[in-house]
Amino acid sequence: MDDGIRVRPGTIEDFPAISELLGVVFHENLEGAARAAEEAVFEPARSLVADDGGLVAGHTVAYSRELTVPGAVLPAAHISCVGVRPTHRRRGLLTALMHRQLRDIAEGGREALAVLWASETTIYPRFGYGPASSRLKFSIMNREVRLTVPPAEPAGRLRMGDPAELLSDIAKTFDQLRVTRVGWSDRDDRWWRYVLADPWDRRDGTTRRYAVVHDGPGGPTGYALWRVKRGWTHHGPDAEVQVREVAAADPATYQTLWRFLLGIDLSRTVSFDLGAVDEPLRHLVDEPRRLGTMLSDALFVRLVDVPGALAARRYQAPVDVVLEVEDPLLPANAGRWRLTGGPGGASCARTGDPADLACSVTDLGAAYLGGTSLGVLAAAGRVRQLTANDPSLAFGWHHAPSATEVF
Ligand SMILES: CC(=O)SCCNC(=O)CCNC(=O)[C@H](O)C(C)(C)COP(=O)(O)OP(=O)(O)OC[C@H]1O[C@@H](n2cnc3c(N)ncnc32)[C@H](O)[C@@H]1OP(=O)(O)O
Repeated sequence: MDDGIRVRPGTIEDFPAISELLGVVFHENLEGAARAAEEAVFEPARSLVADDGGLVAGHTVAYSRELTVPGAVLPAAHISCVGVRPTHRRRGLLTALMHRQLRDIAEGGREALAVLWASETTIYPRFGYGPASSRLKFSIMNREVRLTVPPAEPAGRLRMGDPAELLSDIAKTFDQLRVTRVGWSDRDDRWWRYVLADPWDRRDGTTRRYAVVHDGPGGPTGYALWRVKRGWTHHGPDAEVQVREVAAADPATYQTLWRFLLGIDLSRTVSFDLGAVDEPLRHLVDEPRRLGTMLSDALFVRLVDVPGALAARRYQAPVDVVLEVEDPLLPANAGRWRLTGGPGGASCARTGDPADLACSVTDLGAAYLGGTSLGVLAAAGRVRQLTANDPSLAFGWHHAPSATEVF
């Protein structure tokens, strides 16, 4: 790079400087438990540093995790901790880091896709990351909504406690569910520590985090994580229950957990930032408008190995289509690919046949989880449907991708 700045792999010795950089760029100093949790998941071998004469001027890391995609669980590089020092911004450091990182992932040959949450949605499409899932943020006036179904019979039992004490049941339930929940990432012990880290200086006036596990006749069938921000006005109690996660194996568990969360005494609002676009709660209450929903973006997907990624997921209808893909950054992905498959599996190979649909790798990434329709992208003029052979239906999925965490 210009100015003698070089991109190099990080080391564990770089962690304090990386942590300091992330504190500066995200306007939040990482200390104590939050920093320890970040260090526990740090993968030095997959971290890249923009080094300016010994100063860590920029950084990114690829975490080695799995992601559930339609019909499969795949290794996926989870990109995070991206930052460039304010003194070095807009000089191409991020561009150099992103290019090197994508080449490294492609050469590694283990992961066909990379995923991330964007701090600003404008940053990543230029590097081939497409907005693949959305989320609903809920701000629920809980005293004004009632569940339209009666309580489950026989009733399950709720066990409330500290998340760390209930972790083995929570993790077991999560592992059973996540393999079919598109958009969910796996969590080993380090990631549970990261997800559950609850330092007091990040609570913003709320209680510590609580957990509740739902037990059915055969054992745990779901759990919820939340905290409460207390509040009083001249009208009386006005607390806000801030729900972090609700995971349920069956409808009765889901209803019971939401009935519990919506009914916590002295609260007047229940907020939940990681709702699915097709969150069942919307169909469970008598006054859905009082759920106060707002649409936002969630996971961005980058196909690093286009044929590998397309062959690895399943399709909800038979598909036999030729896609013409543009990918200036990873030219091995560019060109025409014949995708053949359906609900049972798929294959994808290079072809000289004429294309049915032409798109950028960014738009293909957006469609990959089944949460963004290729037909809608075509209506927006981003994707070009060249023949009547439209793969939109096949690329969809029976439920929208959802998210359990921002990593
Ligand atoms: C997965 C995650 O970790 S998301 C977190 C991302 N990090 C942050 O938001 C922390 C605060 N921001 C930063 O640290 C930096 O501004 C970064 C990392 C976003 C960008 O780093 P830079 O080195 O300035 O980016 P770089 O110079 O390579 O810019 C590349 C292009 O993206 C554009 N760009 C980069 N960041 C932004 C932004 N935040 N908003 C708008 N455009 C942006 C640049 O204008 C440039 O466009 P151009 O090529 O048309 O001129």
